[in-house]
Amino acid sequence: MAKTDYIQIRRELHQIPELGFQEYKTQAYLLNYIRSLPSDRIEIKQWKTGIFVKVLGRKPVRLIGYRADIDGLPIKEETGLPFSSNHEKEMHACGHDFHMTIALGVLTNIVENPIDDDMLFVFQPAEEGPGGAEPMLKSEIMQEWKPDIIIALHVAPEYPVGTIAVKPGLLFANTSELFIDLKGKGGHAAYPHQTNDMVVAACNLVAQLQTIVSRNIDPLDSAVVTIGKITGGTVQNVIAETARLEGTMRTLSAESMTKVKDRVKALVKGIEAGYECECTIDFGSGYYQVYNEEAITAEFMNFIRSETNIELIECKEAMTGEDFGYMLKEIPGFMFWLGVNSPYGLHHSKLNPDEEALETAINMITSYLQFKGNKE
Ligand SMILES: CC(=O)N[C@@H](CCC[C@H](N)C(=O)O)C(=O)O
Repeated sequence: MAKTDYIQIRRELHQIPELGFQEYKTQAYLLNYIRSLPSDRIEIKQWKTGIFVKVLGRKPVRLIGYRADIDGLPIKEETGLPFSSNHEKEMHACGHDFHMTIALGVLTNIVENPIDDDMLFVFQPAEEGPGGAEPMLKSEIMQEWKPDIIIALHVAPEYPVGTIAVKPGLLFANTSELFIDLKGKGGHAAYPHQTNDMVVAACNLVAQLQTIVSRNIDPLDSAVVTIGKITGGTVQNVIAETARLEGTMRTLSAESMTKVKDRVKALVKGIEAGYECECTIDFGSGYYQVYNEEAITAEFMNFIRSETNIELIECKEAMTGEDFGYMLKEIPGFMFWLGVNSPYGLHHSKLNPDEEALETAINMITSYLQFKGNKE
């Protein structure tokens, strides 16, 4: 695949971001491309809005997996790029357009120059939520085509093009979504004493939730409680009967997540008592931590140092979440950050990764697979 081709593919995918399990145009686009490859070496299976592609090796001993996530975010794009999203309310603001393009580039290279081992390319829906990795892993297809090793990448706006950041062991946090609905008694803005104001209750709860990290978690541990969305009320002179908080929680261990959830429940109980209202908590979907298998990751790091001109950064763990963690829980492998150099970070409406990173990634991953898949 020529450089101009994969830049074109990235831009076309960038224009059609779709939310989790609604990636119909994306799936059709990917299938159209994959079906244009020589078919004697590939088998394609669809799973919901995702795709599995098995590439037959020359003398396979193992099945090597490569996963790319395919969904976008509910963000209105503000990059001003000529190939901005065609969907007014959705954007590839987490780089999944890059992830898919890189997977297609590597897939093309491996079909054209097969390695010894078989390969499984996994185009996974719904990484941003509600989570496609776990059900995809449990699917009959992936139980039959279960890789012996699996790898994936995530774009990193904070690192320059030509760099990779990775570490053995814990890379990404445990996550849980958080939705809290508050119901009190609304009424006239001038008669607060006759109401239970859910805007005041919700604001108070947001402030109290901040104390979980500062007062309940060991300072030498780490956690995040973020409320990203707050809604409530109808108009400026009516006291709100309902309010809703939407957020996410992150921890470095499953035990800390249990503690954070217990504190959320306790604080919500306090709000119910204090404001004489009713609250419901929904912890939504949660992701298992991304834990890189030590030996395979160390070998990959040595490969990058000795066989490529890519700068290797040994990074710290991050509080991002990734449902790829479920795959790594059952299959040894690793995830790494790919430097894409954007002043705006992940989930920002102006995220604009540098397309030069596409070539870096496609070439590097192809070489690594040739090294790994022809080795034993
Ligand atoms: C890499 C990345 O940004 N992943 C997302 C995963 C979101 C999981 C879920 N919807 C949640 O918000 O907890 C992230 O926000 O870290």
